[in-house]
Amino acid sequence: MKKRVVVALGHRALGTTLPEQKVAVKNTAKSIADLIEEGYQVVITHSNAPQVGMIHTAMNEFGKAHDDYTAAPMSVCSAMSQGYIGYDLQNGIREELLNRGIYRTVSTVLTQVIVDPYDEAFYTPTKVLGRYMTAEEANEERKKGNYVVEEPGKGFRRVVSAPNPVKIVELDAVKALLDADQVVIACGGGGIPVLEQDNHLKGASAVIEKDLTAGKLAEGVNADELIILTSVEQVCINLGQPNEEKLGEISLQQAKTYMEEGHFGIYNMYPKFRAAVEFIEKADGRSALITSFDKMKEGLKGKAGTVIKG
Ligand SMILES: Nc1ncnc2c1ncn2[C@@H]1O[C@H](COP(=O)(O)OP(=O)(O)O)[C@@H](O)[C@H]1O
Ligand SMILES: NC(=O)OP(=O)(O)O
Repeated sequence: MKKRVVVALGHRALGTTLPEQKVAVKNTAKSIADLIEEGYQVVITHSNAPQVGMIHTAMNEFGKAHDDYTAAPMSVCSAMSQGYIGYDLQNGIREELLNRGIYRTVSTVLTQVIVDPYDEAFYTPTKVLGRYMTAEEANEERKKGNYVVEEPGKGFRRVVSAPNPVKIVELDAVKALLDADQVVIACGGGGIPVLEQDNHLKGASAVIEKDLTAGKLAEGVNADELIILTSVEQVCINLGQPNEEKLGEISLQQAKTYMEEGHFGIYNMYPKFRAAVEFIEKADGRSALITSFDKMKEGLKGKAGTVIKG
């Protein structure tokens, strides 16, 4: 039976602007094609903060130029980011596979993720998005009921809630495609956040942390491994201190201890560890690899990256 992996792509694997994304995705596609060539079944998920911010600005600021303009909610912007990033990724991977003589359908599943309306995160927004604003513009945002944070010396930015992912709505579709040995891109940007009201789904004004959804996706498709491709080759303890130490292979228990000791950035590395730990502890034989995409191949052989073993 083929091994199943979920690969979570961070900012570096995607770039930020349209041209950057086109170039970055070509490189990323090589790593994904390596996995497929080595016989893995692959589900890909990805970041979206810069893209969803850009889309939100385009829809809600420049969109006003149209007479029939109406504001675009964050959930709609999130869906657009899945489509736009998925489009580039699926074509990049398709082309790389074709170059290697591999014929495989690659598709993007627009994926909704249910969040809890009473999630604490709705009271304290943390996910920073979009362009820098002046103090005047920031005040206008506040008047609309939106949250804004100041980045000293740079300006003000919108900040939205990042609730926990509870349930992946289209999980069965993702599993069906995987069972058919196809390559799937799903849960982009942590998934389109939705609230469940009876049988109805209603878009939520939030952006879910993509690493946490990646863990949930890995659990849902019963993956063997969760691979998180980020901007650093290895995770460190005592980051930036004289006793900084790069982590190679560690146990589940060690990972938990380091999390408790506070070694990881709360909005960047911590969610990756949390996703890995929660995924690994639910079944025997699972593992997680955190590394940069150029080191993934070596990482899978235990020669690079940070590996957490169950
Ligand atoms: N203990 C740590 N070891 C390594 N990197 C860390 C650690 N804590 C925080 N980081 C930061 O996490 C960043 C990667 O996370 P993030 O920026 O969210 O990337 P991505 O977009 O790839 O998910 C690194 O660039 C680094 O600055
Ligand atoms: N949705 C999400 O977590 O995006 P980033 O990784 O770009 O912050």
